[in-house]
Amino acid sequence: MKVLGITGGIGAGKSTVLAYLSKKYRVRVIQADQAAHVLEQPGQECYHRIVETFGKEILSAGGEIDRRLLGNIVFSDKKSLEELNDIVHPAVREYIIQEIRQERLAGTAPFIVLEAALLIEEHYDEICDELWYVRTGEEIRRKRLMASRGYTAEKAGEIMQNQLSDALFLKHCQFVVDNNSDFIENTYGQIDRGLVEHGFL
Ligand SMILES: CC(C)(COP(=O)(O)OP(=O)(O)OC[C@H]1O[C@@H](n2cnc3c(N)ncnc32)[C@H](O)[C@@H]1O)[C@@H](O)C(=O)NCCC(=O)NCCS
Ligand SMILES: Nc1ncnc2c1ncn2[C@@H]1O[C@H](COP(=O)(O)OP(=O)(O)OP(=O)(O)O)[C@@H](O)[C@H]1O
Repeated sequence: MKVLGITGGIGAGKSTVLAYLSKKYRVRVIQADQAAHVLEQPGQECYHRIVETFGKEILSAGGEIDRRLLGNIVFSDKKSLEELNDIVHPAVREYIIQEIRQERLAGTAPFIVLEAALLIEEHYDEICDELWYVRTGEEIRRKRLMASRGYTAEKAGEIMQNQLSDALFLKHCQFVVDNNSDFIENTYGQIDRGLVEHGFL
């Protein structure tokens, strides 16, 4: 069972692409962000290490990691982001490998789609048969994130600064899905063609 890696900067439209793939082709979707969310829950080893590193100030009243507070710290300080990545990423990788193994055993999906903003930095190309880049200009991404998630331009910009450049995404990916158009059917059409041309269907 093949694994297709979907990557791109924040707000590029990765989740939108995944939703389409899941609905139309019934693929199995695995998201690194969601794996990280699970592994940051109380009781998990990552949770304890994050609290040890960043202090109890990042906890909500209920004792859970307040992701907004943690995000404010790590996205404005490279060293803190590296510390968080060092804690979370090995566990996320292991979690994802297990999920892929289980899906292959179940054998029900036509192929697996793995989504992560950091597929390239975290060397997920070793796990994926191919990497696809969802490519959307920074200005359009900023506008969509401000409209849909209430991000400030500053917050979106801070996260973008911690991600790969367009040139590096292009260099490492085998197919580009251009998601600049507000007419989403344009994007869906590229995906349909890409899947056939690249042997996923
Ligand atoms: C810092 C955290 C707590 C902020 O949580 P929050 O709910 O506010 O944001 P969310 O998880 O939805 O992330 C928003 C976007 O930021 C970007 N992002 C997240 N983590 C990172 C990172 N380590 N480096 C660069 N960009 C990142 C992604 O584009 C992501 O979609 C959270 O992002 C986190 O735990 N990050 C570490 C895990 C991780 O690296 N996940 C990304 C894939 S492995
Ligand atoms: N072609 C499009 N036209 C208009 N809006 C779009 C388009 N594609 C995505 N969006 C909107 O842009 C926002 C960001 O898209 P999405 O959540 O899919 O990005 P993402 O790459 O998954 O983001 P993140 O990196 O945070 O996970 C969403 O509100 C989504 O509905």
